[in-house]
Amino acid sequence: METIVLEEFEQLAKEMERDMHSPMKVNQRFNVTVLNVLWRLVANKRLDHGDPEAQKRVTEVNDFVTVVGPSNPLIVAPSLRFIAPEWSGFSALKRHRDSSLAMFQGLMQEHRQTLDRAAPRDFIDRFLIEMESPDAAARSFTDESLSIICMDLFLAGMETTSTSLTWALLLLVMHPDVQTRVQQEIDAVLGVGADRRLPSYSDRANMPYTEATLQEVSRRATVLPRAVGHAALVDAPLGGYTVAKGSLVLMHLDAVHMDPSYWGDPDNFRPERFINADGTFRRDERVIPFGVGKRFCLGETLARMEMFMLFTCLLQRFRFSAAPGQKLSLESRVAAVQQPMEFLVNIEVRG
Ligand code: HEM
Repeated sequence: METIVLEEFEQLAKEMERDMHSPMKVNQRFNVTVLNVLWRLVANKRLDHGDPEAQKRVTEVNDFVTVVGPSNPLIVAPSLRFIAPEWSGFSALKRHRDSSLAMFQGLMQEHRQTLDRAAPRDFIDRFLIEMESPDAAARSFTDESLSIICMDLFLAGMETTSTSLTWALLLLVMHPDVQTRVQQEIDAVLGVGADRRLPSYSDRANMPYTEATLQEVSRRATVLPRAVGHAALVDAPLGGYTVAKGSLVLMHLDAVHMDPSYWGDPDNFRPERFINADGTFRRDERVIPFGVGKRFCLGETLARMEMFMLFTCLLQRFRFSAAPGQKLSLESRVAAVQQPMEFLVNIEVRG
């Protein structure tokens, strides 16, 4: 998996080097890279950065997460879908769902025709093989489950990871001293000049400041501030109230990440808060970007690996600074995924 991430980074770096003569727009810059990592694991396919199909996929997911954001009126009044399907966003959601499902059904068909049971290429192949077992349907290994799982993975995995990287760059450009410290650590562990090597995920054990910076990015940015909606299965007592059976429950993750009584100065971006006195990294159980409990993020392991690898590769190869006249801020756009407002950076290739 690390090899896939490194290969995709090389494609991204080529694009960035080609575009570096003028300030680079960071928003949406990492989507195709993250999409390709998922695409290769799930369907053994990748898309070129300039491919209009790649842009179409990115735009579709982006539109979808915009519609399902916490400001969507359907969250408080689901019956609006009958009265005002267009206005409430219900029709748009249906269109996105139908177009994604049709795309995955086409892919499943293609995989069925070329399946080699002795050499499964990807997740779809493995699922199709499992579907041939006699009790497959009883274990939910069906066509319908496969296309819905694929759709879920793309919706949940692309925008979250690429937006986290976008926040990371924004925060590092706003805090050049942190960027310098991360780069010093990267150079110390991975070497410089002719001795420089690419990172591997196991390097994080020797990179406490980089780990602390990524944890601080997750805390300060909280890309999924209301996690994913859940329903109460029973009447549940909570903090002196009763959450009635069937209620929609949203977790307020950014309230945990920005609680002044715990963090003291939650607004400040300070990776040092996660560094112990002996210089080691301190994981903090109050940083919960992937949710908590039984239904915590299914892609956490992949996301942590991708974030570490791509972040380290980017800072090893490039130095980022604010484009002239650019007013940087932590204001965000309200969508299911909390996204920073558009910003531009200057890039220099590091020696
Ligand atoms: C930085 C990146 C990511 C963040 C911050 C993130 C965050 C989250 C959060 C907060 C939840 C809701 C958990 C809850 O309600 O308790 C969630 C659910 C989920 N995530 Fe992620 N996620 C990320 C990347 C990914 C990736 C890469 C994938 C898959 C490839 C993925 C797949 C899922 C799925 C399938 C769920 C629903 C799990 C369930 O309901 O059981 N996520 N994620």
